[in-house]
Amino acid sequence: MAGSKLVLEGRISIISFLSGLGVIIIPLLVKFGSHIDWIFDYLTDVNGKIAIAVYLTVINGILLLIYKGPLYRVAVRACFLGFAFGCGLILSFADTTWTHFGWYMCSLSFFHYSEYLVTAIINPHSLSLDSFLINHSIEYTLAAISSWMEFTLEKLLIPELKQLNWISFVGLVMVLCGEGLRKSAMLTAGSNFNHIVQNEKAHSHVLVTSGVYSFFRHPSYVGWFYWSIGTQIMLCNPLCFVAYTMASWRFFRERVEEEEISLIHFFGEDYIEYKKKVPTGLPFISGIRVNS
Ligand SMILES: C[S@@+](CC[C@H](N)C(=O)[O-])C[C@H]1O[C@@H](n2cnc3c(N)ncnc32)[C@H](O)[C@@H]1O
Repeated sequence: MAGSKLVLEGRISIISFLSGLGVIIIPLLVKFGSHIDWIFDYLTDVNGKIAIAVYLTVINGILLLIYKGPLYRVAVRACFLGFAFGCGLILSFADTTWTHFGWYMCSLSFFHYSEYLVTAIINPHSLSLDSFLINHSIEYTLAAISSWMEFTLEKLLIPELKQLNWISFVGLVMVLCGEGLRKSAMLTAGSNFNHIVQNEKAHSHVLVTSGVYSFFRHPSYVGWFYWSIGTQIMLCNPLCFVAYTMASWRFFRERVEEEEISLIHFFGEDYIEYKKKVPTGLPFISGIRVNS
C-alpha cells in the first residue's frame, strides 16, 4: 500500500544506522574467541582503535558519495547513532568495568535514533533533522555532558560505586520501560503526535484517549521522565540522579501546563472531561487548573 510506505528519509536512516552498527563485526573479524575478554582487549589495543576509526571514516565516505545535501545530513546522524549503539553493545558484552557505560551508550543512541524513525512512520510531514532530538536544548546537552563527567570522575575516585550491578539493573529496567511507554504513546497518537507543541489546531488533529492514553494523559512524557532518571541510576551517578529528577520534573510540569492550555482550546469540554478521568501520569503534576 503506497500510503503506508516509509518515507525516503526513514529508509535512508535505517540503512545508515545499520551501517554504523556494523562496527560490531570488526572485533569479530579479528578473532572468533571462546571468551569475551578479548573484545575489550582488542578495543583497548591501538590497532583496534585504528580499525574502528578507519571503519567509521570509510562508512562516512561511502554515505557522502551516495547521499547529497539534506539526505546526507540524515544519513550521517543515523550512522553516528548506529556506531554509538554498536560501541555500546561491544562494551556491554565485554568483561570490563565499563559494562554499565555500554548499556548507557546503547540506551542514549537508541532513544535518539528511534525518535527519528518513529516520527518518519507516524508523522512524516513533521519530520526534520530536529526529530533526532540530538540538539534538543543547551540544557539537555549540558545535562548529558555532566553525567559523563560525573561517571568518569567517580569511576576514577570511587571505582566501587560504579560496580553496583543491581542498581544499574534497576536503571536498565526503568530505561526499557520508559522507552517502551514513550514509543507506544507515539505510535498510539500517530499524526496527532508532534515534537513541537502545537498552538494552532490542524484539521486532522483529533483527541486521543485510547491505548496508553487511557492510563495517562501524557504517556510520552511519563516514559521520557523515567527513562532520563533511569539513565542516571544505570550509571550509579548520585549527583546527576538528583539533578535529573528535579530538572525533568520542572520541565514536564511547565510543558504539561502549556500543552493543556492548547488542548482545552482545541477540544474544549471533551478535553476537560478526559482530564477529570485520567491522571497526567507524572508524580505530583496535575496539569492546568480548570475552574468548573
Ligand atoms: C510531544 S507530543 C506529547 C503528547 C503527550 N503530552 C504525551 O506525553 O504523550 C505534543 C503534541 O501532542 C498533542 N497532544 C497531547 N495530548 C494529546 C491527546 N490526548 N490527543 C491528541 N493530541 C495530543 C499536543 O497538542 C502537542 O502538539
